[in-house]
Amino acid sequence: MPLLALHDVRKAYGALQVTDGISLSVEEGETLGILGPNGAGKTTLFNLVSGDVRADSGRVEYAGRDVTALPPHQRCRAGMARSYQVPQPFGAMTVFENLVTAACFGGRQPERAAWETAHDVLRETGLLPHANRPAGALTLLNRKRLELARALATRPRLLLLDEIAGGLTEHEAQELVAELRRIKARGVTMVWIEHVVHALLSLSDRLFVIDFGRKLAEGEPQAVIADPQVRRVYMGVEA
Ligand SMILES: Nc1ncnc2c1ncn2[C@@H]1O[C@H](COP(=O)(O)OP(=O)(O)OP(=O)(O)O)[C@@H](O)[C@H]1O
Repeated sequence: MPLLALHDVRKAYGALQVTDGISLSVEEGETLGILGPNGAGKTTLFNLVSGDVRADSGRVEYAGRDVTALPPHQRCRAGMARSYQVPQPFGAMTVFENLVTAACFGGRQPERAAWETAHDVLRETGLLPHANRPAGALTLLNRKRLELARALATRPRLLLLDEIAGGLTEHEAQELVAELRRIKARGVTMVWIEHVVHALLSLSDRLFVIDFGRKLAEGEPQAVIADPQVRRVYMGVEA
């Protein structure tokens, strides 16, 4: 049984069909990379999985359960966590407080356990030196780390990452990938939207390409990247 399954999910904004019958599944422990041109509907797909947006039709299943009608906080408590493309920490709270909040409210941990989780996640993500700084004062790299750390503090089974490598230097992106690799090794299932293709390729077990809200291609990463249609649509390369 897949950990996550979407069945013919649709979402329109007015006349714009942003998600046009997407079906996909992700096995436990798998990393699925999502690629697609700007405006293809990738973030909307995440919103539909996390519950930030309700589908017009279709079904979202998580751990064998139909979660289509569940609100985001209940999906989070069931083990789904996500990062946002634009980091959304509580800017006036410290990094540590942000993580305790995520562990308590997203991960449903009692306060003492949440403190310990926050501490562990600070170490895992290299944020320990910044624990007592207001989140709003962090650099871009550390804001991205905090975005990941907040998701990790909920102790997720399924991690949804939205363009977490965007805007980072090559070295910073490599550090992030190394960290994601450690998370993957712990068995966490990941779905990762990313325009930094080489970062995505270094971690993904499978790629899923979206164009105009529909599946364009899916499969083994190198084969998908070599697909002439994908090269034309996504990379602007003439087949
Ligand atoms: N709340 C909304 N209301 C109206 N239109 C929306 C809304 N959210 C998204 N859209 C539109 O849906 C389309 C898909 O947006 P989405 O953010 O899902 O794309 P994306 O593939 O994540 O793009 P990018 O790579 O630029 O982040 C875009 O045309 C966008 O303007």
